[in-house]
Amino acid sequence: MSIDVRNVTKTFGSYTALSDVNLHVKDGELVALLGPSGSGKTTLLRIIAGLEIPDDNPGSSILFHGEDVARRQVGERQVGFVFQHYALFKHMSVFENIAFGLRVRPRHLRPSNDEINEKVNRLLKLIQLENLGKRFPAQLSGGQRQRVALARALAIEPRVLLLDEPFGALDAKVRQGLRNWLRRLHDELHVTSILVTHDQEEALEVADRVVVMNNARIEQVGTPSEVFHNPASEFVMDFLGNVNVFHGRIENGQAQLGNLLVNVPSMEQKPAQNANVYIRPHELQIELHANGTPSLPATVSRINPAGSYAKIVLAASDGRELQVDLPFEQFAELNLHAGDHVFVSPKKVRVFVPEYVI
Ligand SMILES: Nc1ncnc2c1ncn2[C@@H]1O[C@H](COP(=O)(O)OP(=O)(O)OP(=O)(O)O)[C@@H](O)[C@H]1O
Repeated sequence: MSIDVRNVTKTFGSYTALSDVNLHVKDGELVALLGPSGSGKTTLLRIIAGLEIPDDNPGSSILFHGEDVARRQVGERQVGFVFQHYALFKHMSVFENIAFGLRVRPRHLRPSNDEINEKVNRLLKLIQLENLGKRFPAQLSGGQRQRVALARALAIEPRVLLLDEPFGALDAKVRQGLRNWLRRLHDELHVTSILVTHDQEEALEVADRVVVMNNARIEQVGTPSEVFHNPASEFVMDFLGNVNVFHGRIENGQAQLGNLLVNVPSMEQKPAQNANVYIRPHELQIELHANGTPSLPATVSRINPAGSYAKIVLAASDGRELQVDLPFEQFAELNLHAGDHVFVSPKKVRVFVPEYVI
């Protein structure tokens, strides 16, 4: 089922938590709301759920499959929830926790006991906890509890699944496992899902599209690749991964990065102005000798080879700190050590000026 958020604003007293937000979520899509703390992600999710009411502005609406649900209560929206803090019933077994939403249905809508048994067993299998139905929540790990919370949300066959930092309280390894598992589950079930997270890696790995939020507004909506490789704003560039930032000037199609001039042909016709130049760590290259291409002299300060890339921290000759991620073959070839004098040059730059983005 598709979801449309149209011109939604939400104020709490004099504080604006959402400012004229518009969003379309396609049927069967998994969308991540990504942004720093306080950017409005949870408020937007709660408004979609019907747990929070948007300001009463003309033209403001929430549509499920084209139908305005503004006056529909939470219970009528057929929404499944999973929150960060597993809200499982402690005194109920895993099986009963999952069955709960079905057992509390009005008598004429309630499935028979046999149907409930069959459905819960199917869900237990889906979350790979077939043998743990009789356990109580206290006897499960954090990751297992979140899988039960997800099965419980799915039991009512929601039209929409809303997940608010569902893995936020778990350690990195478990998070990673559940993330992959959630993606596979989504590919199997195709329930339209919205996942709130402040973890950019999680959003980029799991979601079909990422909605980047900042200060009560949506900064950009796009596929993980679009938002990462073509950020629409400095905020998105900065929020999605590490960056080297140069506050400089752009003139005659050239950006000045410290002592280095870099060609930015698309800025040739633009008047001279101040600009911020962003370069991701993997977009800088290191040479042992100046080879004629424009480069910044720098000294290696630290090397961290523990990861899928070697992370090199350098001090440029003007004192600025630079971060470079190098593939291991290249790192081995350069045979770098702290204290080495090298030359750093950008393979790619992104220039942001007040009204212009390259
Ligand atoms: N009921 C409320 N009353 C007053 N202010 C609120 C209320 N709910 C949210 N806010 C404020 O609105 C802003 C957005 O909150 P929201 O929970 O949507 O942010 P978030 O992006 O989900 O952040 P986090 O990642 O920390 O949960 C915050 O500054 C918050 O303090």
